[in-house]
Amino acid sequence: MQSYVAVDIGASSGRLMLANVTDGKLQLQEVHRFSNGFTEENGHDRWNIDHLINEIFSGLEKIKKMHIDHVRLAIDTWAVDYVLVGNDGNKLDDPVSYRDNRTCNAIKDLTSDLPKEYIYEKTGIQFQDFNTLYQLFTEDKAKLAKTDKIMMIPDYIGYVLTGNAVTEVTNASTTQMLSLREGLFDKDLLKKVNVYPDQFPRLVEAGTWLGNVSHKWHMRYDIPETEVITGTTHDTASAVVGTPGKGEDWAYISSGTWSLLGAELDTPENGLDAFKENYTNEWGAYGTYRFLKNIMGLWIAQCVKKEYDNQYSFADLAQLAGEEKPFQQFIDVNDKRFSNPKNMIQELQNYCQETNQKVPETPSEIMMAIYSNLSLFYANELEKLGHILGHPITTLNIVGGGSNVALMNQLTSTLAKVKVVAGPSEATAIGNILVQMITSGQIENIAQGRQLVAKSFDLKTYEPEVDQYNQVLTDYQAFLQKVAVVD
Ligand SMILES: Nc1ncnc2c1ncn2[C@@H]1O[C@H](COP(=O)(O)OP(=O)(O)O)[C@@H](O)[C@H]1O
Ligand SMILES: C[C@H](O)[C@H](O)[C@@H](O)C(=O)COP(=O)(O)O
Ligand SMILES: [Mg+2]
Repeated sequence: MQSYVAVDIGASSGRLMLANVTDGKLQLQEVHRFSNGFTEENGHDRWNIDHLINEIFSGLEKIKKMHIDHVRLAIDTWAVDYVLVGNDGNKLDDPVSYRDNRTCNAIKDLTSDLPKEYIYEKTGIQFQDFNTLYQLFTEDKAKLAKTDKIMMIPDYIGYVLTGNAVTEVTNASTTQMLSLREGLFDKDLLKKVNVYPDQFPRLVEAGTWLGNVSHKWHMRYDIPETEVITGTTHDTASAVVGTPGKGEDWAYISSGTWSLLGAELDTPENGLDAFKENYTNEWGAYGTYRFLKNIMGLWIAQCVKKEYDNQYSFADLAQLAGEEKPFQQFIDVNDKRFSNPKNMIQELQNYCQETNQKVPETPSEIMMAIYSNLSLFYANELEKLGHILGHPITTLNIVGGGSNVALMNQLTSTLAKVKVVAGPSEATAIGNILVQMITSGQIENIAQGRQLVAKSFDLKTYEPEVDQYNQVLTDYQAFLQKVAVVD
């Protein structure tokens, strides 16, 4: 029986999930979980990439102790960030986090002589100042000159494990440098950031054999024989593969640190409406497109949990929220001020004060403010998504850790008047596994994989409740108009 390992590293946590198919169902076991996060180092917020790699080996050692001597493995992580690798094959520094403030003026500066419309028509990618394009635009020029290869985070990890370097397209698309038409890094955009085409390793599709974990690691760690597959290395691309959506009118929210709300398309949608609403066309598995919007997500809850000194679990915080009525105040959760504030609770309270609203004080009030405003933001974006795609969304699949928040699932269903199907919470790891299974020939395609997911995991369904919140979404949309920051 083939054992697969998904290494799924999100912005807040990483995990090794062991999987196989037994009695026609996908069995998934969390073998190892570890924290992730950035700290200030050499003047920037940086990820500790060596810590992540060590944790992967710790997880593989646990699998070996389970008397599993051979596995296949794929790595998926958050997007946009990269490692600069020198001529000696070693990293020049720890990678800078996308939440670092070095790019805060980069879009304005870079687009001063390269119109946004031109970039969007070429790439179809949303304007987020943390995109790789802007990070390279503001990168340390001396370091860039010493760089032999620019490797995206999951590709770098695969390189350390196997010695082989590639650039996988689902994550490469988040750079905002891939041309939709040519399917390659765009020469004008590379030139704009002083990067040569061969400074990125060759582009590969998701589901490509990368190689075996190098012998040197077997000398240091007692780990199984491990064949590495380059899967859908952008975690959200894996999450979408692992989402058991079906039919024509379904959408998804990959609800983790970020909430990525969107739909799976066969062709990109980079028209004027999509541009105006800053929707993105990240590349998906097998020639699909992830037409989605980044929403600040449960990052806000993660910060609040830390600021309460982690005295509450996430389950506790969700329970506390349930003690309050929803919609006591309106918050534009995508306001940049919530991207990386010194103190999130203070930032939320200041926002409510400045907009002359009830200020949430207690943990239950704070958490209900977060969950109810995320639900409102979701409902508003679902309306826009349906408008841009030309058909209403009838089913919303919510996956990731956030799918555990029943309160938010229900509020979203009622506000958006859609059926919500919640789960699996580990859809990212599951999607990672499905791509490995397709590459291995164990299943045919994504559709077959999603059928396997639907019969292997408990999914919870939420239907719109009698709508006592009829007017709330309209009032929220008016509020967003009022507070909208003009670019
Ligand atoms: N049992 C739970 N109850 C409420 N919220 C939860 C629960 N489990 C996870 N979460 C939420 O899910 C988030 C983590 O989701 P996850 O998909 O693991 O994120 P990432 O992949 O970005 O690390 C947490 O920040 C938390 O808000
Ligand atoms: C910066 C990107 O938008 C971000 O990586 C997002 O695409 C993503 O993948 C987030 O995944 P999490 O699991 O960290 O929420
Ligand atoms: Mg994740």
